[in-house]
Amino acid sequence: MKLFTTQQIRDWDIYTIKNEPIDSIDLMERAANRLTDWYYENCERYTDITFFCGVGNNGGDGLVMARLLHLLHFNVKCYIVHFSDKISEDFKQNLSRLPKNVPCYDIKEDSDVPVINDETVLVDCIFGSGLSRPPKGITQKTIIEINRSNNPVIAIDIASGLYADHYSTHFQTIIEADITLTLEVPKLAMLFPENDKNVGELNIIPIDLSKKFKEETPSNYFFTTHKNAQEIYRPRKRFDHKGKFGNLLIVGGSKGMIGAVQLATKAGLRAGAGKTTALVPACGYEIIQATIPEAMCISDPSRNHIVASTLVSKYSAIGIGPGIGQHEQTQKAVRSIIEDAEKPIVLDADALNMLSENDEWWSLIPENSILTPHLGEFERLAGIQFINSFDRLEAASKMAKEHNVIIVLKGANTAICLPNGQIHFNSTGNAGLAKGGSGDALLGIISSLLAQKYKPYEAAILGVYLHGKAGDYASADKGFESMVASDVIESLGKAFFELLK
Ligand SMILES: NC(=O)C1=CN([C@@H]2O[C@H](COP(=O)(O)OP(=O)(O)OC[C@H]3O[C@@H](n4cnc5c(N)ncnc54)[C@H](O)[C@@H]3O)[C@@H](O)[C@H]2O)[C@@H](O)CC1
Ligand SMILES: [K+]
Repeated sequence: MKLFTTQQIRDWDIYTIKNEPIDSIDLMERAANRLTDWYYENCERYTDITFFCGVGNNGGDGLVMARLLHLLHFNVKCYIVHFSDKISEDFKQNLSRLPKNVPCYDIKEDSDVPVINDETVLVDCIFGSGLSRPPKGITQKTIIEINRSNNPVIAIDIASGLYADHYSTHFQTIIEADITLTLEVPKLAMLFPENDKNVGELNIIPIDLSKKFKEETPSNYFFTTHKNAQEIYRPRKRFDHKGKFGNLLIVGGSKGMIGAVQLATKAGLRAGAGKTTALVPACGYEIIQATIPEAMCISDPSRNHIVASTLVSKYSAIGIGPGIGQHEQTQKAVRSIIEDAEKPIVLDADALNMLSENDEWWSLIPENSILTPHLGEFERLAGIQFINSFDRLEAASKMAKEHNVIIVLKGANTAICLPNGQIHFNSTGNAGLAKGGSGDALLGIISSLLAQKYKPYEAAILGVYLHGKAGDYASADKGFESMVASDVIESLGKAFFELLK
């Protein structure tokens, strides 16, 4: 799914109105109908609803919802936040359509801001994508009061006060929503961790804006949906044989860290590689052989850390880094594997930390290789600590372009930065994945897909999607706290199976 800036969304809106054609008031009615349907399906038992409407079109959406929910016998009331004398035409029309028996109060001065102490759902439709400066005066006071109350808050399109396309610093004056119902596509700011408390649970409400505009308007931002993952996925055919699915090598492990390479190897197998081999220090040899009978194992001459490289040309993909440590001799071995590699490889964990300390390695990395740093590893690679996610993402994208590699910036909504400037945000996964071993599983999955001849960008996007989806199954089964990386790997089958639906 392509993501757009607020300016592009405004143009999309205008294009739809002109070309569908549809009147803007009817488009608002359509949007509010979809929002109301969502509320009815998901929150039917919450019968008391208070709307806080601004005087722009976001407020207009709120007024239509209030009317529709009133007709469905919900107990509705509205507050109108008069932040400006410039009132949108569609807002005016919908205010006149609001049934007279819906209580409606104006907020024009500080004393009009209500103290919220009744049990009611609060619907925030003060500002939408039209926000141009931090809220002040009565709007600020209303937002602070909504946040102070412990009532459930649903934000329409975007939490009021939150900038959609750039970093917000006025933290005190942004709605802290429990749920965001965003129209048509997520907005960039919703995908960043610092805005999590403002966004809450994100739901996308399609309102059928023009398909043609979507296809023809360029964007570098994408959100990987189930359908996108299905488009990449290639189901196996009946006569396929193991030779077709590649020969994967996982390089990792050191004394005390054999579990990491074990997880990556298991994940490589579960993600479908035809043959999977682990290269580990001698202390890991028996562990791998005894615990993963399906994998082959090469023992390094050294007992506790890897010191020798191997003949890399016979492998269709190589994943390097899980539990590998940073011993000087290991660095030499890793350097020589990277140097010998002719096809894209996957680098994680200490392999990335070694890269941060050896700038000259960049030129050795085969183009379109995949780097999977978490935020700390990325900051070490970039040599900078970032204050906000926008800057960090921009730096990751720049790095991907500059070095012709794919950067998988791990976190909630993992961002996959491609050398062509595209950034693909993942839509699956949960906080249960924030645990040791999770990254090892991801390295195994991505390398395995690469071994199966998925293009590097496909392996990265699909791998991250599957890893998150498997994590969702694992959390449903074991809970966020209790799930471990092995559960994620065990659940991979369900994630693949789902792609067939
Ligand atoms: N994009 C779409 O296709 C559709 C959008 N709709 C709704 O329309 C919304 C956008 O409507 P608008 O463009 O009217 O934007 P808003 O409803 O966000 O209102 C913006 C107004 O507030 C003013 N303003 C901005 N920041 C301010 C501040 N801090 N203090 C005081 N005034 C401020 C602006 O000058 C503008 O007049 C969307 O978020 C969505 O809810 C829907 O009605 C239907 C379709
Ligand atoms: K809003």
